[in-house]
Amino acid sequence: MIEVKNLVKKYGNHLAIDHLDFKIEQGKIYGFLGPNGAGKSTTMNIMTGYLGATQGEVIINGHDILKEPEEAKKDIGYLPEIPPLYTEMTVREYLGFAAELKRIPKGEWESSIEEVMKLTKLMDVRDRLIRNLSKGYKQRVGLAQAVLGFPDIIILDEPTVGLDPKQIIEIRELIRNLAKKHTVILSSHILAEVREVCDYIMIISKGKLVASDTPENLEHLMDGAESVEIEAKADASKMREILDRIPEIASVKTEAQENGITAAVITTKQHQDIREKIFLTFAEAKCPLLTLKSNRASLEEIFLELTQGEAVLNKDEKEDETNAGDL
Ligand SMILES: Nc1ncnc2c1ncn2[C@@H]1O[C@H](COP(=O)(O)OP(=O)(O)OP(=O)(O)O)[C@@H](O)[C@H]1O
Repeated sequence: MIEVKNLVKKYGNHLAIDHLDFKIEQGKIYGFLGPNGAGKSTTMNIMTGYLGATQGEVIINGHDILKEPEEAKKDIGYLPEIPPLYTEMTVREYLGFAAELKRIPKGEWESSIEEVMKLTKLMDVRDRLIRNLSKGYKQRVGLAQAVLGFPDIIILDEPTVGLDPKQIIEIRELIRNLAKKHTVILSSHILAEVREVCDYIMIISKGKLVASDTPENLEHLMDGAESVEIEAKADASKMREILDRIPEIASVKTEAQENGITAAVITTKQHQDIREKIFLTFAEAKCPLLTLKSNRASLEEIFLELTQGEAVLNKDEKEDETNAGDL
């Protein structure tokens, strides 16, 4: 389990991580989602002990990453945004070097390295110099190094960046397989990727955690996120009179159409699917319902709303900070 408590990172005056708090439970795939510059890499670098925090704590399986780095780091495999590959080594040599750094017992090197090379489909290039590999293969070498020794927690910073679509599918498949036995944390600025692969999404914006939940729950997150559009053969007042019989409705906006038809956008109270009720109420009132469709806010809309909202908020906060600094 990972606990991140009150984490703050400042680069000079720039607040890159702004009091982050979260817990990561065993055996799931977590996604850090956020626009460029949100603080994903900084958070991962601190969690893996590559970077010190200005304030706060990271506890990995009971060990503080700063106070007991050796203990904490042995449970983590990390693929940084730019993997530190030794390009003059062959793939096999580099993984041998990584096995030594990870203190994998020498007798297990051969089998461990072969296992990760098979998993990341590197067997064919094992004797090639890393500098001669394509970007996709280099990424796989970084991934193989992260997975080597099969640590409890595997942290991957933008694991599919720069890969072609086929490689992306393969890496996602690999991540799903890893998650059968490991906790995987990955970062991405691509919503579709996080939604497809992760069990749990943490949306980061301007160094703050602005939402964290399962993809399904995030889609239910916002108040009034569900709306229903209808058209019926009735005037606006008749339509309102019928809709008044449904207590789950929060608001109604009507618009007259041609031929005695009125359209309405109905906002429901949170998490309620009232389409069936609408249908039956109009049927009871003997009023023909011509269209009935539900509009749920997509995860894209939620992501944009959360990250843009935060960006505005932070701009104001930053101005406050600057002013305070000037005093
Ligand atoms: N070494 C550094 N010195 C100064 N500022 C930095 C440094 N590293 C990151 N930053 C700033 O901190 C903020 C967070 O950066 P970070 O790289 O963690 O974001 P990110 O979410 O990983 O974005 P990306 O996907 O673009 O890598 C950004 O505003 C960035 O410019």
